[in-house]
Amino acid sequence: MSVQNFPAATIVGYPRIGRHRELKKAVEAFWKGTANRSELDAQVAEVQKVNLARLTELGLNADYAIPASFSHYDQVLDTLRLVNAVPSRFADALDERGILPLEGYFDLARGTQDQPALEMTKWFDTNYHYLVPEVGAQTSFELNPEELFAQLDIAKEQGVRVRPQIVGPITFLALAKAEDGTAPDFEPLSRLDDLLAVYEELLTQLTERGMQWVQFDEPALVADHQHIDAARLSELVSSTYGRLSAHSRRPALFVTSPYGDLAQNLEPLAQSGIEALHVDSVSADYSDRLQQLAEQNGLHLVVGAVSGRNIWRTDLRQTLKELEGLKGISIATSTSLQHVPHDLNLEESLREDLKSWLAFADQKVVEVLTLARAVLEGEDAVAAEIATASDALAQREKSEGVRVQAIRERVQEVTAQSGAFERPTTSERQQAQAFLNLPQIPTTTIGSFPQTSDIRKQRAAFRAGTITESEFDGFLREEIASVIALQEEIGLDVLVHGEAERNDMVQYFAENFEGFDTTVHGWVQSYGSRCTRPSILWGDVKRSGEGLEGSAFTVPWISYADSLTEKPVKGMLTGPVTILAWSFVRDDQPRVETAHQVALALADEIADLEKAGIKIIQVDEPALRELLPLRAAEQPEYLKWSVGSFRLATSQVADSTQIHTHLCYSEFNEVFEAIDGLNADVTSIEAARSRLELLEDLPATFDRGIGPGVWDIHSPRVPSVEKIRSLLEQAVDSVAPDHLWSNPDCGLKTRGYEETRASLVNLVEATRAVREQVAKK
Ligand code: MET
Ligand SMILES: [Zn+2]
Repeated sequence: MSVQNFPAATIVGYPRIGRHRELKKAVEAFWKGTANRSELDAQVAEVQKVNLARLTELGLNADYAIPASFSHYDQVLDTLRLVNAVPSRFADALDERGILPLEGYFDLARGTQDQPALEMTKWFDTNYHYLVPEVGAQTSFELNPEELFAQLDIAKEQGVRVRPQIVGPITFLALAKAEDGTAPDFEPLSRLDDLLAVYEELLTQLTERGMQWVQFDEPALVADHQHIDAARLSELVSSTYGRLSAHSRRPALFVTSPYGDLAQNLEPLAQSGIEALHVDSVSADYSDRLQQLAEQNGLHLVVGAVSGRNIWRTDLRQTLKELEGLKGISIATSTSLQHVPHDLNLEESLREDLKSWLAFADQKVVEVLTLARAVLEGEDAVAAEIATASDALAQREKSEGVRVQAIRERVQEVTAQSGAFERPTTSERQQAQAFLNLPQIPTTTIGSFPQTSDIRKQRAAFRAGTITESEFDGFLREEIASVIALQEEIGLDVLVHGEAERNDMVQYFAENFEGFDTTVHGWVQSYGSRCTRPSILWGDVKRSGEGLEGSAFTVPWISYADSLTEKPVKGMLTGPVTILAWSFVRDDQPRVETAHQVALALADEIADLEKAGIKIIQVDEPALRELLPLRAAEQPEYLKWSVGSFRLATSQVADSTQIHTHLCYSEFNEVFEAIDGLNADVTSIEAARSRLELLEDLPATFDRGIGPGVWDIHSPRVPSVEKIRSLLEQAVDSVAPDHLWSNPDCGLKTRGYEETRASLVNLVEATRAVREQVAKK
């Protein structure tokens, strides 16, 4: 095999949603039936072409410098489709050739009338969600390269030689779950040999198409896995990449390891026979090991030195210092750029000084190119770029609001007080909360009600200035009144105001806190067609308004809702960890300091809610699990500060105030201890998609309310009374009826009113039935 040189500059992956979220619009129109397949194909081809043109124009124009990283929905699902590993419950999604077509691909992602979607969970420690493959002893693997080849063809038409990018075989199986009905000790990784045969076939076919390089992403190698022994994983690395390298007809192999440190897998991977290795030198400190890798014969080192995860401008001088003496290496991003928005230049209204501290995907591509040039030609060749970066970062350090002495002093004072993180025991609180008079298995929702197109239109009109603030206010009040009326009619026990005033559960807080800025086009894919616009947390945080405590902003809406009903209305806040996890957070101080500032601002809001007579307050922490470090050794410290911030926000309330929290999107089994540590009175948790499996791991000591979601709101299906009933009956087996709550597994903002009403009616009916059943026992 003759190896064409690896490009000096590259990226691990690029955003695929399109500069103006064209992908979202295209697939959603296809799902709705307002666009047909050929319209969809044309639109997604256009997104790919625009991206290729942009990357080439930025200077990423060497052969194989651009990965074929487009995806219609998710890269793990793409790989599932590539190897046709369709779970048997989705046999209907296959076409007459027995192959998964695009329509079937969407069925797995979104569920059908008969089958819930594949489970969705966090992609490593990011806010991106992948679909979990289900692999069993009988799962057949067969190469289906249609979509991959289509991408290569689109690039070829543009005259660009892209490099195929595929989730590596180890990561694919490490992230899979055992298909239902397999033996209890079955592990997806036991199918590795069968899967590798398909990867070999792929290598052959890529060679036939003249491909010189292929990229396999193996982030699973930087994490510890609960069910996979570390030594065994290292052996699998050797054998897998030894085998693929030994394949006779193949392109050169480029393996990436984003999100962390390869640790014990570094040696086996570097020695396996692959031609190029990417390491993430932003999340991990490789220091001296880089020199060794750079000198290893036959292995080309690709250093991921520009963060693919944050939006801060790279300190070029500092980075070059770390790369000093490394010869013949390539420069890359640390991870795919799918975690950052497309282009800072789209932000026309962002403050110029803040802008000068930032780099989005396109700016990071330029940083990679600049660093690569410095490696090749010496630092002098990019002296001007280095100086500009250093100046901007020096400005940032002394800019107003970045460090506010009074905020810092207050945080120090409060956190030093004994009891700042403590509440009385749960039994005292349970007694004090008895006045709420809730029935057994109370019904509630998670907070948001459907964000109708009407709400979005009114918000847009308000932003554009075509309606006044008081008109918008009036509209929101009507909306709240109708949400309250609907919940009363359905017969829910604990009501919510519906969150119509919030565009997004984090951005809304960012807009009401100092130290944050928001973007207009800074969209990042969360999953499938869902995108979020993370706010930028750049300075010290407090509530906006006079003084150190600032002023209340959720209280007017929640107390208005409260005034309309006799039933309790839950106040709704986003927790400190989630605000951090879903924003781009300053990188100039430890996260715990930032988290404490946010927690204190939330504590101020909670105090104001209590003063306004709100008896139940929910502090959502859906991202609690997301920031959990990938290596077990680093987890306790994280859990300490994250749980601590939640407690700092929620501990100063009266015993009689019931604190709820809500967690979703993740496997929480591993962090039950931390969930207990949050010390909330009630926890609602996503469980419907994973069929309540998590309750089996609930520790017997968990003396708190728990609401396992009994309606999977990510799927467009209305759950039947029988289905909800059976989930609740299952739940009563592991949870005392006095602790059980009945609720959907997340907010309803993405759902429509028709399905919401139907589902909640079923939820209330099913709960009443189980309640009666329990009472008879
Ligand atoms: C992603 S968790 C969402 C919680 C929020 N209260 C909502 O209902 O939308
Ligand atoms: Zn949720």
